[in-house]
Amino acid sequence: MIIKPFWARLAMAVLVPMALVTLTVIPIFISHLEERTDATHRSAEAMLNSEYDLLLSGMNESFNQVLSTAEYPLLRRFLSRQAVSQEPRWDRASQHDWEQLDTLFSTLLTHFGRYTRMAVVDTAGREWVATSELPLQPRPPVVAYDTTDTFHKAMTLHSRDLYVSPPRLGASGEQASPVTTVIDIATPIVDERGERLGVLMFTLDWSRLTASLPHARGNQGQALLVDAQGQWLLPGGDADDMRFGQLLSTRWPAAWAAMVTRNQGSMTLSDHLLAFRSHDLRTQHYRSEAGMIISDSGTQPWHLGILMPRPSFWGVLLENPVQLLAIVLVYLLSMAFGVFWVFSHYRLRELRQQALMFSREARQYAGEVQDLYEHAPCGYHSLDSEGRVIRINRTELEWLGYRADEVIGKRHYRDFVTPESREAFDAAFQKVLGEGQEGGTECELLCRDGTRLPVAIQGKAHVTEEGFQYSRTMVFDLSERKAMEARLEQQALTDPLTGLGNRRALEDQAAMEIARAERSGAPLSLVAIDLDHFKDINDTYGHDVGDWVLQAFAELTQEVLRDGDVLCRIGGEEFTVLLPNTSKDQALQVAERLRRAIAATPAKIGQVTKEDTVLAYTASLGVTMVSAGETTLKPAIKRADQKLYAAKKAGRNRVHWEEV
Ligand SMILES: Nc1nc2c(ncn2[C@@H]2O[C@H](COP(=O)(O)OP(=O)(O)OP(=O)(O)O)[C@@H](O)[C@H]2O)c(=O)[nH]1
Repeated sequence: MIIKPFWARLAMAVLVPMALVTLTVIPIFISHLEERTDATHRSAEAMLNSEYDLLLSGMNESFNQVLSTAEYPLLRRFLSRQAVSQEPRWDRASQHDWEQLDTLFSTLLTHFGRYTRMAVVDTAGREWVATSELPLQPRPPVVAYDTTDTFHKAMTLHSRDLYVSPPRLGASGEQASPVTTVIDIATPIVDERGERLGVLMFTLDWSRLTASLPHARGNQGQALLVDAQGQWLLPGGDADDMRFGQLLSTRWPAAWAAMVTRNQGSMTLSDHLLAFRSHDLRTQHYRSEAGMIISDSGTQPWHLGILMPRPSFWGVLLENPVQLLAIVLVYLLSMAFGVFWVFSHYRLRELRQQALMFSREARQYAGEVQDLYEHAPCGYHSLDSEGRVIRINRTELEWLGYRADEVIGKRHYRDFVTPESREAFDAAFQKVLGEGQEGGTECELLCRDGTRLPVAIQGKAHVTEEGFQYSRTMVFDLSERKAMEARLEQQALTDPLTGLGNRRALEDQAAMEIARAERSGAPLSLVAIDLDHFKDINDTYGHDVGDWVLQAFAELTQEVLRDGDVLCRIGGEEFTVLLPNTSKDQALQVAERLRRAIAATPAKIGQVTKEDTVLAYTASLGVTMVSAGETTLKPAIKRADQKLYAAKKAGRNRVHWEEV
């Protein structure tokens, strides 16, 4: 299966911080756990010492109670009296002592509280006084006691010696739990001479004594007490607890193994910590008033221990909700950080790609703008405040015929402007530098090959806080526009049928010729020409033939006239010839020469008729002078027209002169 990079990265980003947090937290917890374990060890040891002292003081108290009771004079007296007879003496004095003893023991039983039975046995093993929480036989019972182990052992002891039996199961005297654990404590009763008079036996309710170890139970820990064989000496508890007499090795083999090899110490079990120490009752006489303490061999020493639950990792982790919450928060934060990192990484990559795309587009756009700048259909240039070229596009360089390196930073733009238009350029540039920040003009550029290029220049200033930086100028090539204007001007002055100048052209030419004649004083003559019966030609041959005749006339007249003479068509079949530097006679000669030529040269009329391809025609002419002081041709034309009509009237095909 292919894992998509995003999910793989997300998984890594979550797992790595979690692993790091775990690596950081675990050593802290391990050290915390070790501290807690040490503290538990110390606590177990402290608790063990406390339990030990409690047990010891409880035992000592019992020992001292037995020893002090054994020394009561009443008791000695009673037993002394019994000792002298083979049979029990039950005289009046004995009866009285016995009753006092019975009362005394009943009081002691109630007062001491921890005993289930107190018995006085004579040397023959007869029990004389027995006080018990159990129902007794009718008194005096005089029960034979010589078969019991405790009696025999106690009888071998000296005064103030004690025999302590191992804990055993015995009657408790309580209806709720009739069986309990008990210990027999026995000491010999000795008279002043040191003769043994009997044995005093107290049966200690062992469960009641060990119940004084309450804080060794419950959640804090569990008390252990076993004999030298490992048999459980404490009363049983819950179903899970050890039962009296059960072997410790069956439940805690490792603990038992440690306890038999060392007198005192501590150890770690699978889920518990154990502090233990051993105690031999036989050495306890050092702490009590007893002379010697004996017990059954093989049962001593006892082993006392405290089992505490071993602190566990999860226990330490879960015990403090705030700490647990903090750890969960750290994990969540680390995960959130990882997730945030992944998303921000992808967002950053996206932004970087976008930026890359924008930069590529910007470069492309800049390239296009540069290309547009360089190859625009108009010129672009920038000038500094002194008019020096600091930038110029290729179009304008091509117009001028220079390379960029010959111009940029080296030439002033006005150098490329013709002297005639330089003034206009300078004025426009000053406007750009001025407050208006823009200016324009039409001027002519002087190209490298000497040609002149009419252009329109429109400039704007680029101004910042520091003032004028450079100009940005567009230059438009006007040559085509100028040519077009010239063509239109030409068309406006030309008769389209004959190609001759029209009335406006005549007026323009006349203005110049009148001025020149004025200046030079040379004569200026005018001839008005009108074709004869032209209407008949149109009517007879059609309008097209009329046009051909007009064209033939124009062609012929131009051939006859000299260069400098101005022939114009000013009406339908009316023409005017301006003859500069021509006197009256010369003008009459020209007019006559024209009349003859027209009459002698029929117009070619193409294939209108098969036979006649030419058509003869004539013209009438009126001649006059443009007199000095006349600023327009109007008076002269009027005079020439009058003579023209006169010639028409006189029969046509003739030249008439009109005197000024
Ligand atoms: N074919 C042609 N005919 C033209 C043109 N311009 C004017 N005309 C004609 O020229 C004729 C002039 O006629 P008129 O003014 O009566 O004079 P005419 O017939 O020449 O008579 P006279 O001048 O008295 O000899 C008219 O019929 C116009 O239509 C033109 O451009 N082409």
